[in-house]
Amino acid sequence: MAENIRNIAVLTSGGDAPGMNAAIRAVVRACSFYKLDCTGVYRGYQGLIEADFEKLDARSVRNIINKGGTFLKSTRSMEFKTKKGRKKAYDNLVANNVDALVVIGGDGTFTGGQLFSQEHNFPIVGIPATIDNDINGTDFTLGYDTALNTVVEAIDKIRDTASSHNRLFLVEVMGRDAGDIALNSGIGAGAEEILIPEENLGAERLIDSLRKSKKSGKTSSIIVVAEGEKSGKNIFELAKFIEENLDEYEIRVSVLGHIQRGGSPSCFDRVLASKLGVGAVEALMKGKSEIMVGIHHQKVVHVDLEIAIKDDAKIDNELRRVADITSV
Ligand SMILES: Nc1ncnc2c1ncn2[C@@H]1O[C@H](COP(=O)(O)OP(=O)(O)OP(=O)(O)O)[C@@H](O)[C@H]1O
Ligand SMILES: O=P(O)(O)OC[C@H]1O[C@](O)(CO)[C@@H](O)[C@@H]1O
Ligand SMILES: [Mg+2]
Repeated sequence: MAENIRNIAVLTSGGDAPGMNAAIRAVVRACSFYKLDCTGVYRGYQGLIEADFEKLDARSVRNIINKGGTFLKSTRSMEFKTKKGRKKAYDNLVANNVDALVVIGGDGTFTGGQLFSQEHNFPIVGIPATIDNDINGTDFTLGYDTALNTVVEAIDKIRDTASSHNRLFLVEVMGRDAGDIALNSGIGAGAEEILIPEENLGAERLIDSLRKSKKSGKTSSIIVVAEGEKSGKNIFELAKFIEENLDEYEIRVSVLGHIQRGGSPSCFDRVLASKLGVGAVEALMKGKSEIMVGIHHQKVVHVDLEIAIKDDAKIDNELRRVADITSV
């Protein structure tokens, strides 16, 4: 047991994700269970720089397990990207007798956390939370399951109107660099085509494929497009391109946007958040640092932050195969 860890701070950073509140709750309750102090940091790394702190106890986190967003708020802090900003953050933590930090966020949050830990020899553990699911070494990130369900529910509704009017719908989902939401929601909602950032199959191929589907008897179609898709056209340009090259369909575009980041977390995300929150506190108590607590085969695992943030996004070929077979 690391005797020097008596006060753990917790913050949320980067894009918010459903399940962040449940993770904060688990961190606070684990601190309380192990008789440690817990300090909440508002507004992510910016709050660390501005000492926007509040002591949290088990009762401070009541009635939040079911709430979307993050009650600690989140920011994308430019100042934390500077050495000076990180030094201010360190000074504030020391002045408030904080011994370790749990950061809940995505790859950027982990990159900043690792840098901070190395510069100031300060214990840090990360909890992966982003709807993008783009973190290495964990089967799932917090918020991803909820976001997927939100997207599938939305596309189901779009399908009703698409099929009533025999229309082709292009539906944009989030994922600047990662196609996990697009690929999985596309399969789950029965999309005809799924365009993701990890591969560029070309707009011409899309026209061919849509023509074939029309010939095979399809009267309406849904194409799921990840926002970071690589055809070089935005979704409206893509719609125009299809319109110019294919007369068979009337086309509409629907951009789902930030509804994907909100809403009450699914049970899966609440349980995951609870496991990872407890796991993060226990890891710090064991003297761990510069690691992420992730989930693999339902067990909490420790992954070096260095590995967690490695950008080697690959598509799941099996999912792509299933998508192609089930959309014939
Ligand atoms: N290279 C870096 N050095 C220092 N801090 C960084 C660095 N990259 C990111 N950060 C800090 O982490 C914050 C969150 O990063 P980012 O905005 O990339 O979101 P994220 O954690 O990747 O989440 P998501 O991609 O899901 O929105 C940044 O605003 C910044 O304060
Ligand atoms: O908060 P912002 O700047 O709108 O970020 C949008 C981005 O954040 C994410 O939702 C991840 O949190 C990406 O999928 C999306 O590209
Ligand atoms: Mg990110």
